Amino acid sequence: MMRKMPIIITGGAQRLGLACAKALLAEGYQVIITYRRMRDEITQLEAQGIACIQADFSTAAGVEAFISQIRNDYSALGGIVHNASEWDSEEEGEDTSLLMEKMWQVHVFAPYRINLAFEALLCAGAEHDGQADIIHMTDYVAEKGSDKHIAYAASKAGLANLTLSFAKRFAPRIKVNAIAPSLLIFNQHDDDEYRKKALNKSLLRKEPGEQEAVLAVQYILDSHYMTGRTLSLDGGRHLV
Ligand SMILES: NC(=O)C1=CN([C@@H]2O[C@H](COP(=O)(O)OP(=O)(O)OC[C@H]3O[C@@H](n4cnc5c(N)ncnc54)[C@H](OP(=O)(O)O)[C@@H]3O)[C@@H](O)[C@H]2O)C=CC1
Ligand SMILES: Nc1nc2c(c(=O)[nH]1)N=C([C@H](O)[C@@H](O)CO)CN2
Repeated sequence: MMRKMPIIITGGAQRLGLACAKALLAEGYQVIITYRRMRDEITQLEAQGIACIQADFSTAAGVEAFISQIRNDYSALGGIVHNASEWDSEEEGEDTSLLMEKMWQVHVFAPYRINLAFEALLCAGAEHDGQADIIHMTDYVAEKGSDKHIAYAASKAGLANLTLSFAKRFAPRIKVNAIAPSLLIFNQHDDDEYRKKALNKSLLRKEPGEQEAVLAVQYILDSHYMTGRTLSLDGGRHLV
């Protein structure tokens, strides 16, 4: 059965989130994305039929403003993909007294508050479509830790734990799952030395691209019997 209720993808104006937004739109979903920084592509996405909402989850006020706007504009939701994220490192001279709070804010506080606030909208969507979905974009390092992205990894572990709690709280009408990628796509600034080192961290030694995340989101949305679980997209990194 085609899902008719709108799907929100946070941080959907670039890279994995944008690829997922375009794929779901092509499948016939109503798609809403959030973006933090305005860019020319936003106009193009709106012309294609993707609703674009400006939202900055770095403050509680920003999260509440987003919640209010969705509640005002929509009476039901088919799902939300918590994709918005910053991959900050202790190596970049960041003020580590602020880094953990910054990572926790975007990766844990925002999904936590938004999930609780949108329960009724998601249940209304489930009444219409038969089910509704919450998907948390976590990370391989949530399980393994990271010596260069300590606060980031801890916050992704917090997000992974939210998957378990919300799966229990929202069943049976709302499924709650996570996707834990390792390397899917490099950043433009990644140099050859970094790329070679990163590729050698997995058994399959490849940069699979955005489509790997698209397939995982599509599987979860099409599934009728998975909740509280994580799809690991890591090329066998756990066996290296
Ligand atoms: N790329 C990869 O290989 C991997 C990705 N992941 C996870 O997958 C997801 C997507 O990854 P990727 O596409 O690389 O993500 P990006 O690093 O491209 O970030 C996605 C978006 O998040 C938005 N964002 C960041 N901070 C905030 C904030 N405080 N409030 C609102 N929006 C914010 C940004 O918006 P704007 O640009 O408008 O500022 C950005 O466009 C992330 O959760 C990431 O942690 C995990 C492992 C590997
Ligand atoms: N928000 C982001 N999170 C992560 C990114 C990214 O670009 N943005 N990239 C990675 C790496 O690909 C890592 O998995 C392999 O080096 C991790 N998280």
